Amino acid sequence: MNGSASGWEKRQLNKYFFNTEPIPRLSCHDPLAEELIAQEKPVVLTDTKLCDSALKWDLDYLAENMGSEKYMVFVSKDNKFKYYDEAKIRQYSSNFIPPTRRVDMSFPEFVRKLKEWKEGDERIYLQQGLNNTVGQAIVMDFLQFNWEWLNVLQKKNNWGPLTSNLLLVGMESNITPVHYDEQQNFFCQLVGYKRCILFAPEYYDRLYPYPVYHPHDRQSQVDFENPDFERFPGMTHLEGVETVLGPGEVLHIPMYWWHQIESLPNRGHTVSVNFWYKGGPTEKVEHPLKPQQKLAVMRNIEKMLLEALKDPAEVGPLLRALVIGRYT
Ligand SMILES: O=C(O)C(=O)C[C@H](CCCc1ccccc1)C(=O)O
Ligand SMILES: [Zn+2]
Repeated sequence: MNGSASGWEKRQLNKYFFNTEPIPRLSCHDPLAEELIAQEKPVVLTDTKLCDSALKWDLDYLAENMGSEKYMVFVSKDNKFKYYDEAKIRQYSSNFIPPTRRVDMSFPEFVRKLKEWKEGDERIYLQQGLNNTVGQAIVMDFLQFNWEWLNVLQKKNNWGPLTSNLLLVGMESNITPVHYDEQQNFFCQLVGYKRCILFAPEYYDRLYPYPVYHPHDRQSQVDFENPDFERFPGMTHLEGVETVLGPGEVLHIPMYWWHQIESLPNRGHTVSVNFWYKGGPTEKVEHPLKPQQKLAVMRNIEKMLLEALKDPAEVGPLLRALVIGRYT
């Protein structure tokens, strides 16, 4: 399968209430590919050879070479792994119940749990930033990534530094619900197949992100499998783009673009590695502002208001007093 789901695979995908168009799939030598990246639009690059040295990162190889360190593994009672910021749990007054729990385990232990898993057991998802504790072989593979190509793009687009590479080892059917990140991302699929559904940043009024101070900051409040159209009416106009990413393929997820990532059902476990870059400095500000810039402004307003009011329960009433009957 070349990544774009053919007929029978399409039937396997979860059916959602919104329509999607395919994300363009281009060679990294096609000038249009760099053009889309410069325009901060998603694109699948099919031949970057970015992580070819890691295509052999199957479970046994990783268990053998990831050293004896403990890695961050999330455990879920269902197949959703919604990210939460542990630091914000303490500040956030209400009783927040984390939807997953974090367990640190060695790679061999993780692999054993994967192999022993049976229907009804809790699901697991290893999500660990690659650091210098990994084994020598992994370091060698990492050094052989196509850094030349990435460095050229980083410079051309005036991005900030590479901040991290997240290693992701998930079970089939695991879902990372729709959220956005504040970094540019090159997402490399190494083993297995992942459905990537993306929505443009301007859809923040259709995807209802949690408040900025909430542990689920940057995550959408909507549940695609159980949409509440009364509470979130903007969802009815949602339109996305998507692709099924296969081994060796790279998806550019531009900063602030919403994305939901699903390990395909019945296609085995998945291994991915991402490359997160800080966004570049905003050169001269032009008006009208880009959606990404408006989102950054809204985030700052929420932060300032919370700083001024201290009590999160006062932020909503003040914003309503500011807007209703005056800006509506
Ligand atoms: O690469 C990305 O941006 C993804 O969303 C990939 C996603 C896992 C991300 C987990 C996560 C989300 C937010 C903060 C820290 C960690 C997947 O592949 O399941
Ligand atoms: Zn993400």
